[in-house]
Amino acid sequence: MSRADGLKRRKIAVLGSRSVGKSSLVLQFVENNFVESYYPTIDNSVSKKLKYGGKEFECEIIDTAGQDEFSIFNAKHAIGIHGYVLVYSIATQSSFDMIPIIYDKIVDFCGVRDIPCVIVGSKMDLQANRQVDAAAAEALAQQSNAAYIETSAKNDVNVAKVFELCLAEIEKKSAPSSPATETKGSCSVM
Ligand SMILES: Nc1nc2c(ncn2[C@@H]2O[C@H](COP(=O)(O)OP(=O)(O)OP(=O)(O)O)[C@@H](O)[C@H]2O)c(=O)[nH]1
Repeated sequence: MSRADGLKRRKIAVLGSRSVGKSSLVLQFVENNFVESYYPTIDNSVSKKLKYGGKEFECEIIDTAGQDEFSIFNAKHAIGIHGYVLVYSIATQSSFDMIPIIYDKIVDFCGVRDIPCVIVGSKMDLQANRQVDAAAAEALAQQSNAAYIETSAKNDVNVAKVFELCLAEIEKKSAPSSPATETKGSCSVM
């Protein structure tokens, strides 16, 4: 979607288990700030301009409340969303186990096989507490045809890269020959 000012708008939803650092990732990206204290999120939306591939995009980022396996998938997290950032913490195996569950819920809801998606291993500064091998996450990303990266919102490592990768996935999968451009069911991955 383009606007009169020439900016392309892209809507990105950030999903994952509770307390994996979704809000911290978004806060670091948008405001260059990190807070140690934990405040559970109720859905929140922020915007930031980002240059990618020589074009300027206005990214609307939906920071969601944490999900668990019993959460019912919220239509707000699919309709009009162009791409997904799925976050787990490298220090919490159960948060990694949630990633394929969330991915499958998105695929089921949207009715498309291949969604623009980045799998993010957060809190990479907590190496001493690592429970999830990078190799396992890479394998999952390959299976899901998603991009993969590890980040630290605390130390501002690879934070902007997450959103650049997401834009890259969105642009790649919105190429005319891509099956992800199909509109099926109640939402479209554009
Ligand atoms: N060490 C470390 N701690 C982090 C990092 N990112 C977030 N945290 C901490 O993890 C806790 C949870 O962070 P949030 O950003 O609130 O997590 P969330 O996923 O938005 O949580 P919900 O709103 O419950 O879904 C906070 O105490 C953060 O300070 C990181 O990169 N490194």
